[in-house]
Amino acid sequence: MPDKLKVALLGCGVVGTQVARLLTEQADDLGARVGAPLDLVGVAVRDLSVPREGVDPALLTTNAEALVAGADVVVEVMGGIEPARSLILRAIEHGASVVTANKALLAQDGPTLYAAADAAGVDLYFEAAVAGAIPIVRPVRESLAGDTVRRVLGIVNGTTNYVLDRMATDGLDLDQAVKEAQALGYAEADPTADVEGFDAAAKAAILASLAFHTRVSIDDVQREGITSLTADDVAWAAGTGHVIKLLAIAERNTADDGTEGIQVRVHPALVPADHPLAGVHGAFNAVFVEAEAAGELMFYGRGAGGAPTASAILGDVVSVARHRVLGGRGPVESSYADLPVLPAAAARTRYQVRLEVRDQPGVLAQVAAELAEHGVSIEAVRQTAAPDADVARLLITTHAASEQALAGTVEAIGGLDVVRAVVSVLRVEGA
Ligand SMILES: NC(=O)C1=CN([C@@H]2O[C@H](COP(=O)(O)OP(=O)(O)OC[C@H]3O[C@@H](n4cnc5c(N)ncnc54)[C@H](O)[C@@H]3O)[C@@H](O)[C@H]2O)C=CC1
Ligand SMILES: N[C@@H](CC=O)C(=O)O
Ligand code: NA
Repeated sequence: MPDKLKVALLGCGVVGTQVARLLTEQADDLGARVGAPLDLVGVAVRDLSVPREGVDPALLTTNAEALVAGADVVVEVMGGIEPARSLILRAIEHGASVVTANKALLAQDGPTLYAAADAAGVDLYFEAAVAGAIPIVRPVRESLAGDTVRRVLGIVNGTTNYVLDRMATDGLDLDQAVKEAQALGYAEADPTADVEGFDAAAKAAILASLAFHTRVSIDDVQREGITSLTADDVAWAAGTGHVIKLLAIAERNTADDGTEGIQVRVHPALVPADHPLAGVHGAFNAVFVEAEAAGELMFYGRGAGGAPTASAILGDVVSVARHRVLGGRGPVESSYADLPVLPAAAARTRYQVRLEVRDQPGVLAQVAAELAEHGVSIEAVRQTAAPDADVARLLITTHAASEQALAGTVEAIGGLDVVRAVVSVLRVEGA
């Protein structure tokens, strides 16, 4: 049994500072849980002169390569692809177990990291990479390993949920709300990753890989962010009894030719105001999992922020450290099912389409004819007056239609002389 375990920390920003603080403050309890003391031996940073509250300056180093070579457990919270990937691989080569929060790296090159960890017989843990503090990686990877997951639906990006919530409840514009999310430590180093849906897409890829025992990379995820949403969209959503949420959806599906596969997508969607996901406010995250035997499960909590994310990391540190003390390893990559990723165009959803049309006889019939022509069935139509006397607003809700059929319909409707504008097209989920 080792007399102590050397822990190296790579990165000391929003998350790293909290990991260092908790490792120090909770040292006695953590050591007792692991069965050997955890010794924080160094913290790799880019700039030694930046003050870091609660972190002993003597631990700081700019030599990350040397640091990882002597550690038992390496915690990577610097983010980005390089040098994070090389440092993780070096750590593994030197026999260290790795805990990372780096969803971007896992979603781009997870299999390389898994293979290296497997070859070296060490652990690769990443609970913090999906939905921050919420235990979701472990439940999907371990607790549901005996079940068949059918669908995962969730709010997995705290920044965009915070932004949409502030837009809906306080009328803030997108830029203002993003600045607040940055100040609160929720946003990625480049918040474009959040608002354009890349961060949620990376998390969706990781969840889909675990849920469906299939390699899914970020390139397999159909992605749309929230930057084209307007205050008007948010207000309209409220007026129709919905809220707009950025959703990550991973599901088993069957293509038209009968191929069984999966679809993974991230996009804004209208969620009915009485749906549990509609009540997820601020930077909170929530993930629904539907499994054949378990039924519906919901996981809820803080998806971003320094201390919540550090909680998930420390949980992983205790797990991998215990393995080093007691022997054994955690789960390895499971990709045996190797399901095909089906084309996004085949995904079926309900839609709300908002139009501005000429207020004259026969307009509705022309619009309805285009929907019928493309095989898209109407669930409801609502007409309201617009400020211009000769203009009307139409809100069309469809039954579930394929993305391909809907796109064709919208293009045809937009080309009608009587249609002044297609104001917005939003999917409706969770109804
Ligand atoms: N902030 C959050 O709420 C969450 C963040 N994450 C992930 O955790 C990781 C860290 O995120 P944050 O702490 O928010 O980022 P951050 O930008 O606050 O901190 C990263 C730190 O790593 C340092 N760093 C970057 N490259 C370095 C290098 N080559 N050598 C030494 N230091 C280097 C940076 O100077 C910075 O201080 C990212 O992978 C992020 O996606 C995951 C869940 C939640
Ligand atoms: N930027 C991310 C942080 C956690 O993963 C978010 O906003 O959720
Ligand atoms: Na998590």
